[in-house]
Amino acid sequence: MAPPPPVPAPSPTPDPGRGGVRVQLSGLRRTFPGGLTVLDGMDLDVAAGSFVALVGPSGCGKSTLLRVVAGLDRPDAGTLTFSPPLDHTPGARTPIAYVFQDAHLLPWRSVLDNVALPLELAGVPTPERHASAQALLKEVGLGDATSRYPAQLSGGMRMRVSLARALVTRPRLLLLDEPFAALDELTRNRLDDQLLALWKELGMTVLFVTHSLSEAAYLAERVLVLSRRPARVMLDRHLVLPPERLPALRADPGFAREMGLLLQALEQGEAA
Ligand SMILES: Nc1ncnc2c1ncn2[C@@H]1O[C@H](COP(=O)(O)OP(=O)(O)OP(=O)(O)O)[C@@H](O)[C@H]1O
Repeated sequence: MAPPPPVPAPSPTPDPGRGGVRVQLSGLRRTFPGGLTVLDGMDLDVAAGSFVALVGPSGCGKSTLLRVVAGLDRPDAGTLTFSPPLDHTPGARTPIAYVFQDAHLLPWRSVLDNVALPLELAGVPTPERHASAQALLKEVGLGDATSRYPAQLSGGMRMRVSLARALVTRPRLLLLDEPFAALDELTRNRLDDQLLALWKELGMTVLFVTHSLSEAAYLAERVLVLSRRPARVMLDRHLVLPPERLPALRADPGFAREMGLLLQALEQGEAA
């Protein structure tokens, strides 16, 4: 008798906590009351799970762009599409998280309870939300600081709490608006590395606004250099750099070449 056919190995179950969303903007326009047009015909296609940095002159509309993508502001024209569509049903994975330059922590809540807040608002029971918050805090190097209060933390620690709070719900899209700009360079570099590690682990799409070209080149796979207002894309650069970003990269000639290209486009965008 012929032996029974081999049982096929089960295909790996996709991790529901991983993965990003594709973001497409088409013809986006935002004019503020009084007639100031900040975005005018902005087109952009951001691949799911990619890490994209946005740089551009002060006031060109980077924060406006993030706010529109986050749904905190409405465009006057154009379309914004997410694929797969965002799921806003209660209990579903939170689609979008936003990290600002200011950590915006609640001073009367402990570090653990600050990070657990989005889960509390989603109705997650205390033991589960504390376990998730504790795990994230450990990943950002604050596993020992869970019972402290925001006033007892340094600026870098506060930003790590803010980052942990943004990621505790495993968002599909993470928007960061100059999150580490107020920190000293070494702390910023360390936080950049932690952000990269979390991105690799969770696979969400990241849109990162920064004024630092070196931070943009170190973190991102793709950098968009915007012109002054109304923002146009001066350069859409898929960086030719190794996917593994290690501190030694900052001294690499390839890194300097990318920085040069970004700087040139930024200067052209300022003058445009
Ligand atoms: N709600 C608003 N009402 C009116 N004008 C606004 C509003 N929000 C932003 N602006 C103006 O729109 C322009 C773009 O602002 P935005 O914050 O998007 O720029 P940005 O590129 O993020 O700037 P920066 O790099 O300095 O943070 C600025 O001139 C700003 O003053």
